[in-house]
Amino acid sequence: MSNESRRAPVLGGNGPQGRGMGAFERAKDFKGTVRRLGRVLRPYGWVLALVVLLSVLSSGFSALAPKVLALSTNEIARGSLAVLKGTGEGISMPLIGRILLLLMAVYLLSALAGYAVQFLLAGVSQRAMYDLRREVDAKLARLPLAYYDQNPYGDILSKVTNDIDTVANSLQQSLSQAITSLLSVLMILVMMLTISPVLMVVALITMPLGILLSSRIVRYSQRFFRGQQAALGELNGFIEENYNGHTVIKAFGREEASRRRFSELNEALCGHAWKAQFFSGIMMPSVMLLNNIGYVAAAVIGGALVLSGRLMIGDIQAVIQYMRQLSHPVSMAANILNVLQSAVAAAERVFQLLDEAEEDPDPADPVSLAHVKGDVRIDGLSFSYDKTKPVLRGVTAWAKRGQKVAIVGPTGSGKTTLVNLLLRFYEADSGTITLDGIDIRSMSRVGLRRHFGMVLQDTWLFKGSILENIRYGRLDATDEEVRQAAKAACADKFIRQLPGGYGFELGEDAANISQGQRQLLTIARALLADPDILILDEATSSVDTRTESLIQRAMERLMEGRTSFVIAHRLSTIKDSEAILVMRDGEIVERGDHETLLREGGFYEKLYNSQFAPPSA
Ligand SMILES: Nc1ncnc2c1ncn2[C@@H]1O[C@H](COP(=O)(O)OP(=O)(O)OP(=O)(O)O)[C@@H](O)[C@H]1O
Repeated sequence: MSNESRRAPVLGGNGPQGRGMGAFERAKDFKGTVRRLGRVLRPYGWVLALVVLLSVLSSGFSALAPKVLALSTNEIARGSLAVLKGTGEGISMPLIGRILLLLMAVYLLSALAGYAVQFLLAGVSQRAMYDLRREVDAKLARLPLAYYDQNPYGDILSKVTNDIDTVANSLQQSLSQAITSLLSVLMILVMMLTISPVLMVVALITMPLGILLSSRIVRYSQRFFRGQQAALGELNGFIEENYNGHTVIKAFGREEASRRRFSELNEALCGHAWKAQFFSGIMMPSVMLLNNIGYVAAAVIGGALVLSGRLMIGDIQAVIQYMRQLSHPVSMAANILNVLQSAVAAAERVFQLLDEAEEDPDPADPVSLAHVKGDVRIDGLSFSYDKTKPVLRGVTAWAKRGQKVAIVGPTGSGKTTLVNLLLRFYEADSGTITLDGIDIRSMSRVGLRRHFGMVLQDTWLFKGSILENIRYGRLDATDEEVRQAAKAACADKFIRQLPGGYGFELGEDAANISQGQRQLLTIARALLADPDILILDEATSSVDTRTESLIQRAMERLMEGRTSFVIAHRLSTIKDSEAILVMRDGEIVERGDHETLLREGGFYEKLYNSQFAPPSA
């Protein structure tokens, strides 16, 4: 079986990687993506309305505070002056006490409303991302295998995990900040207007300057953020590829090259990341500098107004406090843009995945059979993976109920592809396949695949006990049925000799048992599943002769009474097949039993002799 097909998860491979990374997609359509994000949030509209209401309260109370505090400063100033001039009563401590109590209540209410906003927003963004993750998960199941062929796992994984996470976190951050910032600015401006329009103008001069400065910095740092994300994606993909293929890398002594490539990618990430972080980091100090200049201006102009008797001292204090409060949302605005940009870029990547073309939908009313007899007919089947190079060309073949049909041919001749089409992992370009006379396209994919059992070279076993691994073939099987299947597959003996027997825990990729033992376990699993039709990919890996004969015996038992397709590599094992299909360059060039084909002296005879004939002197 080719490496290419083993990358398909359904075939049980957690396949070797090896293709280049997909290019990084920039946030091409900012507005469209934001609109689409809005649609994702639409079901939570009423919560968001509540969030806005609570934000109004929170910002309102916090905007009220400086004005309340100004009352106490004014009282202190009035009282002190009166004492100095000897014109009246000094500072009224009960009044100051009442003002400070009011101030505390105002701060407390503002904080409580703020907590409620965070609580609601965390819920909304996490629920919305939960929905999105489910949508992505469902989408992944509907994507054709060709998508997985063309996109590295690291990239897909990053969309499902990192990108959605980025959207969730950024959404929560930027939504709450956006709402509170906007409202705060409005309320603060109103408050300032009631105190002194002149000082409001002073504050308003520094504000646009701050926004301008920070948005410039944001725009400049954007490219580095994009670069950082792309570099991170590439690095992830590379690590994923290397992790899966580490034995191959070691076997070919490519560690050094791989390390070098890693260093390059790591360096690229580091370069982009530090620039991105540096430029976003200098934003705050720059905006703060501008603000401080504003405070000085307000203090000087305010002082003059107080001296001319047009303002009270507490009002200057309130205005400076408002300016401080104002600087917060202004610098936040830039941060929000920053966060939003990365959220939108991540969301766009997720939406792109959601928009990928799906495999043709199953028929609305699929033919569903509990069992099939196993008559398979393939008629004029043509197929190509990339529409330029035909892989199968008008293949016609059949297997009668219970027949053992071997598929042989040189590597790359299309044997695995034929099986891929039989199971509808890919759709044929033309031609038909019928099962008991029923076109397989009139069945659902799940319904069709239920009739098939597969034992592949690439023995797919997962981390878990042997019992669980065999039971994967039929989840409702009892322990006894699992044991019977293992016995029939000649696996019981070796399992019982393992520490813990059936409870023995297989490690990652079942590396703690031998290749032959892995094969026996997958045969046991297929026996337990009891499928109507079998697909066997005969192992080429060398196992000792005793294990080989065990596997052979187990396979024979598995094939008994079932239509079976055997992708054979060693022609010695298929001599007893009822039919042998000989493939060459995507065509079936010969069909017959072993003896007939040998007698005919065609391509099969050549293949056979190349494996068995003694080298001519
Ligand atoms: N997923 C894929 N995408 C593109 N081309 C593919 C893919 N899988 C296989 N091919 C190509 O299709 C052709 C037939 O491959 P296939 O795997 O069917 O051959 P095979 O007879 O099973 O070979 P082998 O005996 O080596 O397993 C080859 O040229 C191969 O490069």
